[in-house]
Amino acid sequence: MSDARTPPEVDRVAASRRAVAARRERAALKKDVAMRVITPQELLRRALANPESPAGAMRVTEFLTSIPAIGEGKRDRILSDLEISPVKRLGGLGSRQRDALARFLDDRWPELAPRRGRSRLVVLAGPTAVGKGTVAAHIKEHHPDIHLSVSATTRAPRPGEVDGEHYFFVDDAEFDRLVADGELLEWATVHNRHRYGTPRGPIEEVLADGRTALLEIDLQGARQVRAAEPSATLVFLLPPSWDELVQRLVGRGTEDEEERARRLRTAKTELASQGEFDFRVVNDDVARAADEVSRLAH
Ligand SMILES: Nc1ncnc2c1ncn2[C@@H]1O[C@H](COP(=O)(O)OP(=O)(O)OP(=O)(O)O)[C@@H](O)[C@H]1O
Ligand SMILES: Nc1nc2c(ncn2[C@@H]2O[C@H](COP(=O)(O)O)[C@@H](O)[C@H]2O)c(=O)[nH]1
Repeated sequence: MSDARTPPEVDRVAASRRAVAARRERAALKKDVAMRVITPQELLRRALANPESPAGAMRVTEFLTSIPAIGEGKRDRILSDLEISPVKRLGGLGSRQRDALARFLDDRWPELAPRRGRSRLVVLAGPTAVGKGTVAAHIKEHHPDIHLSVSATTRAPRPGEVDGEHYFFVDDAEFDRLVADGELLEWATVHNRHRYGTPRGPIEEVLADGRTALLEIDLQGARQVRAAEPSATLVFLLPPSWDELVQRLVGRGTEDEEERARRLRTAKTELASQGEFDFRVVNDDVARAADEVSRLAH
């Protein structure tokens, strides 16, 4: 069937579809900032890195009102103070305006900035197979200043896992001893199966040195850390979709059908609890997600 529309009409329809798609992407980004999935600082960084991206195409007015606590009146005062025209898009800001906006965000909304006011204890949690281990390993490789905690576990090593590097593999009696002697900062029975816990000593040393400690642990452990250290930074890693999560679990090939089903049941509970976390990061790409987590950790 031939298209009866003239070329200018075809162009207009295509342009209008692109505009609708771009509007949707900008709306999703605004929601991410409002829901604290990403920080305004991160959105601004993305806009400046790529002015042609949906973040770059966002108007400064939309950007500011997506931040909880900024309404339209406050927004207009801020723009006037920073001498930024309301019609400007983030990607089109001049260097003076960019610096002024970045400084303003860090100075006036420190709670929105990743690090300040929080302890250097950072927890990375999320459902099974979302990629916590992969993202944590990427951070370990690229940010040697961040100490990645090595947990103790009663689970058997997988092929290729090294004792003392991936986990301290211990038997039930040794795990009981670690608990009884108070040597674990937190511990939990994960997926109703094996016990896992964070050795306390190394974490205390790292924090005493003023360095950052990253714990890749489950939801129960994250809650214990929050109770023990309310200023800890809790980051929840999200999959791009449920289907992708299942795909990653199956693709990893380290669990049998029964264990996969058990883990996916836990995953549903964990995903329902993501609102308890300070930040949520989508693991759509390992390097990008690791970069975002490490910025929250610094
Ligand atoms: N961004 C990504 N894109 C595609 N595949 C990924 C991504 N991140 C991780 N993976 C893959 O997903 C699988 C699960 O990753 P990983 O073992 O790191 O998950 P996990 O969250 O630590 O799981 P668990 O809690 O069950 O230990 C691995 O095969 C990994 O290579
Ligand atoms: N509460 C804790 N959970 C931990 C710890 N170390 C790892 N984990 C979590 O266990 C599951 C399963 O891990 P796997 O290596 O068997 O796939 C995963 O969610 C980890 O985050 C810990 O010290 N404490």
